[in-house]
Amino acid sequence: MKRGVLIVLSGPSGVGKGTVRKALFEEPDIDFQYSISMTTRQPRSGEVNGEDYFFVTRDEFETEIANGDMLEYAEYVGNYYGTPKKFIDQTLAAGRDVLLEIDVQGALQVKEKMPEGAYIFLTPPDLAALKERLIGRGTEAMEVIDRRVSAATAEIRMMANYDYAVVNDEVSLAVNRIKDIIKVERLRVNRVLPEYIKMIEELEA
Ligand SMILES: Nc1ncnc2c1ncn2[C@@H]1O[C@H](COP(=O)(O)OP(=O)(O)OP(=O)(O)O)[C@@H](O)[C@H]1O
Ligand SMILES: Nc1nc2c(ncn2[C@@H]2O[C@H](COP(=O)(O)O)[C@@H](O)[C@H]2O)c(=O)[nH]1
Repeated sequence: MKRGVLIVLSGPSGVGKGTVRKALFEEPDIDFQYSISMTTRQPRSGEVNGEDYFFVTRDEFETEIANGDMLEYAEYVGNYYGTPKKFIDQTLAAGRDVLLEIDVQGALQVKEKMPEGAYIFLTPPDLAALKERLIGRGTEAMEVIDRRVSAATAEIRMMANYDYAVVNDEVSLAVNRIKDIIKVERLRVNRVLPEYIKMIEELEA
């Protein structure tokens, strides 16, 4: 069976990853899965355990790390965030595409392990927009916003490690750009060829 495509959506805090991802999954023709991350951060108002994140304690997260159950993890502004490995392995093996929405540290770890994925860096129209969006979201104290904005400059330099840059000027445009990328990624020769090689081998057997 053809393996699913791993799609990694990443970029600095406040660029709009969550907003764009949610809009993407509201589209009628979306046929891929979302990988729910695990975090030690406290839930924000309205966030649901098992939908937005799996919210766990530091001890629980460290046990997952020790057991080798995380595909990647990062400590970001005082909290752990990570991707449970089992869901990714099972979904891709079942031939289903899966999208991860993770920070830059995590995306680079995944790329080391799974370079065949599609790595998308979501960019702000300009740097001022990042801070404005974080302030506008109203979920973090100004001290945390400043730490996230200062992390963003180093993160933007890491864009060179990605395959695609998508500007999030307007959510619907960013969603369409990502849908286009996914369509193209599904057609890459390295995803299609193994199936044909298998058919040829079966014929020749
Ligand atoms: N294209 C856009 N134009 C204007 N505002 C936007 C746009 N996209 C997202 N926003 C707003 O920016 C804020 C940050 O968005 P969001 O929470 O999706 O960012 P994020 O990258 O997921 O952040 P984090 O990494 O911290 O979780 C939100 O208030 C959101 O409504
Ligand atoms: N390395 C990982 N980063 C993740 C994961 N899930 C989310 N994130 C990123 O963390 C920051 C902060 O998120 P917030 O919800 O507290 O605003 C943001 O950049 C997320 O994209 C993950 O599994 N691994």
